[in-house]
Amino acid sequence: MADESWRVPSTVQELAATVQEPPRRYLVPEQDPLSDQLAGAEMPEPVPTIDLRRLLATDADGADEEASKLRSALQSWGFFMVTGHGIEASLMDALIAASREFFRKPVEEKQAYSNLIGGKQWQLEGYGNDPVKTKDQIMDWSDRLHLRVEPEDERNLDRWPGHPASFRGLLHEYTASCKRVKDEILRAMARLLELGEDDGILNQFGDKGTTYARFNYYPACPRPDLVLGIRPHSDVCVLTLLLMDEHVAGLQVLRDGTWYRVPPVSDHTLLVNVGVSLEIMSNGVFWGPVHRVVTNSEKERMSLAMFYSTDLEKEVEPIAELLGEKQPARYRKIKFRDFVAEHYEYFSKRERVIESLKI
Ligand SMILES: O=C(O)CCC(=O)C(=O)O
Ligand SMILES: [Fe+2]
Repeated sequence: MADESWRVPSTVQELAATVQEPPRRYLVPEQDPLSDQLAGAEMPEPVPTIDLRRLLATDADGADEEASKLRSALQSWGFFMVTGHGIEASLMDALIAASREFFRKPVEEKQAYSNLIGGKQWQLEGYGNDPVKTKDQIMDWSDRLHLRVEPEDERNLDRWPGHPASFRGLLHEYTASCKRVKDEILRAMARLLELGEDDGILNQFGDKGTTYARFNYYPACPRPDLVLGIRPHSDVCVLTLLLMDEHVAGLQVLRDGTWYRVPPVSDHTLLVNVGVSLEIMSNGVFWGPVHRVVTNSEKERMSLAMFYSTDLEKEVEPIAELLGEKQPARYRKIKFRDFVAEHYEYFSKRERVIESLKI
């Protein structure tokens, strides 16, 4: 029988502990036009920072000022930082500590939560890597734990680590806190789009909007000049709330052909970025920035992304209210279930699915 072992890569954590040189399938292809600039450039200005408390304030001046900062952040970068979000710092610290503890457990223990059914069939949820579709597919230098946290009654708790014992309760609480922040941000964005109601974007999620928590773990890499932690991509969801490693940099954002380094932030600041579902809904007024993560040879890095997506059965399409004779739809509609499937096809080929939807 043909050797099919390439379909089931070992974890990057195991590789990092055993190899001097990353295996060839982890090396960024030479023909990749961006591979020569993995170092990235310094951002020309500080990352735009929005104070959520001010944005929601009843005093109109402060709120207007924050709203115009939000507009300019979305127009210039497609992402921004959020302070004043009200999520308990101790909750964030405890959840990150618990997930670090999970990633540091022996591989055999983590395999109980594997994203490979029966050891081979890939599913989105669980612990592991991306689907391996072809033998020559380039792989990313990261392991992850990907969990569906909403709707709450559709959680698969058997994928949620039972150790450390605090993990499940912390993730449950963090999910509730982030939901409030996401709702508030999407309402502010609906106002920027001048939709008739503040819930104009939230209404697009359908009956069963889905949230995934993705814990990314990037072991130190012996060849950061040749290997990416996550390849260039845009998030397929509506909105992402990202809690980055406080100390270790890695995230980069592409703008006008240049990769910019996003510096690590402390004080429990969250990074919010637009996903391509919202790019479609807003008919291109907002866009889902292309980003990637680079590796480093010294320190492991962790991040936690909360991805907010529509119901799988919902059609993602430009919001009707934004369209008119002078503003025709710029994207074709697509059922979110198909969008996700296509996203992974394009992602494995290092392409962006949204290009195929532009009219
Ligand atoms: O680790 C990061 O900073 C970004 C992670 C990311 O882009 C993702 O999970 O989609
Ligand atoms: Fe991302």
